[in-house]
Amino acid sequence: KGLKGQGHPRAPQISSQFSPGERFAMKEALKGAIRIPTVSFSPENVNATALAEFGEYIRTVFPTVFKTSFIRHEVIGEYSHLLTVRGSDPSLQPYMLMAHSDVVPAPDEGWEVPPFSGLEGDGFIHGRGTLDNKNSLMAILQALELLLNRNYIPRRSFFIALGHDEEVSGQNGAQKISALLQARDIKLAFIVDEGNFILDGFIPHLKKPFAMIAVSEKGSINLRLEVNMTPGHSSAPPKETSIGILAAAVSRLEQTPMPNMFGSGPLKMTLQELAHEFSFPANIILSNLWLFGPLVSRLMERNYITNALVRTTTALTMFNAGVKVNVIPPVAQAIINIRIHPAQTVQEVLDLVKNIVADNRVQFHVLTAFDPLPVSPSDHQALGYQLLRQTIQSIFPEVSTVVPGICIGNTDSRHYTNLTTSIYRFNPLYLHPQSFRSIHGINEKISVPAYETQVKFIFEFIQNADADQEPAPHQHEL
Ligand SMILES: CCCCCCCC/C=C\CCCCCCCC(=O)N[C@@H](Cc1ccccc1)C(=O)O
Ligand SMILES: [Zn+2]
Ligand SMILES: [Zn+2]
Repeated sequence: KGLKGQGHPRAPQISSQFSPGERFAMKEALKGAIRIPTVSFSPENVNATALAEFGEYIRTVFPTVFKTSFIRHEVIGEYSHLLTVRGSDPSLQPYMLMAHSDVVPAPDEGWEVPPFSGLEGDGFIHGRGTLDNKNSLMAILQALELLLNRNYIPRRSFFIALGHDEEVSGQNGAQKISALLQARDIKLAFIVDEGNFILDGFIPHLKKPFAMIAVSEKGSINLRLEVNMTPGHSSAPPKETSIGILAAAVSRLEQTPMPNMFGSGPLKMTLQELAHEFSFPANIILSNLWLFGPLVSRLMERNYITNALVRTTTALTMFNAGVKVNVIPPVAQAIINIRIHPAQTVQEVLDLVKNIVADNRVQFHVLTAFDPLPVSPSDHQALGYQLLRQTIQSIFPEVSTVVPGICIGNTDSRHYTNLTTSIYRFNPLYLHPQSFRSIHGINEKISVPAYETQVKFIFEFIQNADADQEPAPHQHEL
């Protein structure tokens, strides 16, 4: 179905005003979810007990969702959940909302409150998963529960896919759900997953927040570098050891940035659509990238977050060598986590890495790799993008600019390219540089009003997806 139609209002029919009792219950439900330590360490090492408890928990706090006759619930890969919400109009193509229940580890050190306490203080709910990504999971189910309690019957069918191993590849959750839906011949109008946010304070001189919907995500390579040498007595060391050779190799990688790819990929589109938010002369500079591109690209390189948008990044994340204080080590290993710019491929980046290392004593083992994800449409006919934009403008009227961008991290949505060409990664939350650092870091927290707004966003989004769409007005005409 296209974006044009008649007979149904564009505005949500059911107002997203929640009672004090409902608002209390929704924050308590999120706190309970944070207290279940669903930590993923590796694909083989997830907290099965916690994941099973989490499955019971969502059934308890969202009873209507799990007993409604037009909603089918399936458990996939033991701990992931797929909900099929059958809409009343089978002619409308279904869509899918996504989130994940697992979290990265959080040792207590450095946290203001224990990371799995779900404590409320200063208007915030604290804990691992409050931003990544139990907030989304709980908000999706909460919004649906509230709609069902108001006797809402969706017109457009939709799926809710809740992975349990996103933080360690998604191979047992999202990948299996994707295969199941493919076997059922499902094609989706679009997908909405975690990813980018309403960004505030990331760009110097840009005082106003703007929403960035990720229409692609970077590719990735996890690469193991290994050097093997003959072991021996440390009292008569050789000129070079496996540790020294490997350390020099990884240091060369760290000191040699991958090429700046500014000008290729969706970033140019992002900056051009953002240009009018800046005052003179930045607005002119960003509107004339054909002339000022080199200047903007150099400025972006200076900051470590915007740098990640202009090039492939190489992060040295693990290093292991040595067996005893007086033994020349036989083997040294390092892991490099590479995030590939949308204009490059796995093979191109591997070739560059080998050229930079330029030492045939270093062996390369690709552990995992995938290319950057295709760019989803963001034009006026792109249903998912326009529904997100429309809902952002309704829930966050102070946010005047919505732009397409790329996600520098990876999401479970990459496993669903077989079902749709329209994948959008967006969390309806404000993100500041400090809260960005808390994701996978310490003191992750969400404000109670921000969580309520996230629920409200999904509550309206589901209704907006059911309304016939008029062609979206051009952004600058609003
Ligand atoms: C000009 C505009 C400036 C824009 C600044 C951009 C600010 C960045 C905003 C948000 C980025 C947050 C990314 C969060 C999503 C990442 C989800 C995640 O943690 N994914 C893991 C999962 C993974 C994937 C594959 C294997 C293992 C784990 C990850 O990417 O590591
Ligand atoms: Zn996540
Ligand atoms: Zn994460």
